[in-house]
Amino acid sequence: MGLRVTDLAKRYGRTTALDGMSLDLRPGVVYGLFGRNGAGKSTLLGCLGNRLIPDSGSLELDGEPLAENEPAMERTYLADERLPWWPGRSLESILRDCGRIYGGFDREFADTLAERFGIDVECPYNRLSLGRRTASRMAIGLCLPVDYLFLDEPTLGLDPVARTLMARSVIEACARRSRTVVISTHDVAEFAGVIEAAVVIDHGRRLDRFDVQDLYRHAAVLSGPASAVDAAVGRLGLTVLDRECHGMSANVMVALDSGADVWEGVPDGTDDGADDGSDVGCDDPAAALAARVGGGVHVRTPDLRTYVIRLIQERN
Ligand SMILES: Nc1ncnc2c1ncn2[C@@H]1O[C@H](COP(=O)(O)OP(=O)(O)OP(=O)(O)O)[C@@H](O)[C@H]1O
Repeated sequence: MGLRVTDLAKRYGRTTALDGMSLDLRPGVVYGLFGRNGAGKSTLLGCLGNRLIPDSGSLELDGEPLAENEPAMERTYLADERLPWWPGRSLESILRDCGRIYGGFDREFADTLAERFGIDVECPYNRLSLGRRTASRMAIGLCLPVDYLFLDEPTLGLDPVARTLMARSVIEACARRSRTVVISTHDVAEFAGVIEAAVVIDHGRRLDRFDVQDLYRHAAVLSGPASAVDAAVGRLGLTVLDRECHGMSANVMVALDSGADVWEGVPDGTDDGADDGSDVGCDDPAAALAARVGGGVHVRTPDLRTYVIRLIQERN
């Protein structure tokens, strides 16, 4: 079950936008799609949302091809910079049409969103401010009864308050109706509390994919006096992903899944003679690391934004 992307390729003339992209999207999960400008995010969403035809590769929804499959395509919707209605129309008239065309369109939530983002629903769409035009397009998507919703830059032109409200609105939309949402955004921090899995792409290829709740297994940040942090990193043979210095203090991001044995020597309370933490079902490498770094050094999980930036920089 889910949406399977296999070896997708898309070129525009001499530009390769997607270069063998493969990905599985699970039902009911909110994904963040991250990558630098030109990485291929909009092109990928365009293919998923049936707006673009890939040159090769396949898209399957619950095991059935998506291409030219009307019932499957109706289960997906792409909300991007394009309004698929005449732009002189008001949001009110578009919402009325949606209610008529799509059984299950959540008109009540649409009204809540219009009010939340200060949208005058009687005003022609093309006379709304940039942020309110974005909010209008996203609101339509969030209220449609689709199983796969793709949001391309949902905070384009939104003020800081509206950005926070947009993130909250995605959570509410999913609570009202379970669905898979893929959010392509550069606002990683704003959506950090919403996103359950991250997909990082670069040059039309997938760089990484991880569940946000597992981030603590991939990397940790050691903070404290620079000398103590560096000594701990050296002693434990950790791979440094990033290092920031502020005066005498340092924050060092280290990899936890690169083979470093963070368990060794961690008291695990068993009598089997081996102190390796894992015996007692302790599966938190950051906690294991915290037990080994020594005084004055704190261990925490990196925030999603810092980790994603680091991933992208590392591969460039
Ligand atoms: N219609 C088009 N014609 C020609 N080239 C295009 C077209 N659309 C996209 N491209 C190119 O394809 C590549 C991927 O573009 P895409 O818009 O998918 O990237 P993106 O990750 O969404 O970027 P951004 O974060 O800047 O929105 C870029 O090199 C872009 O210039």
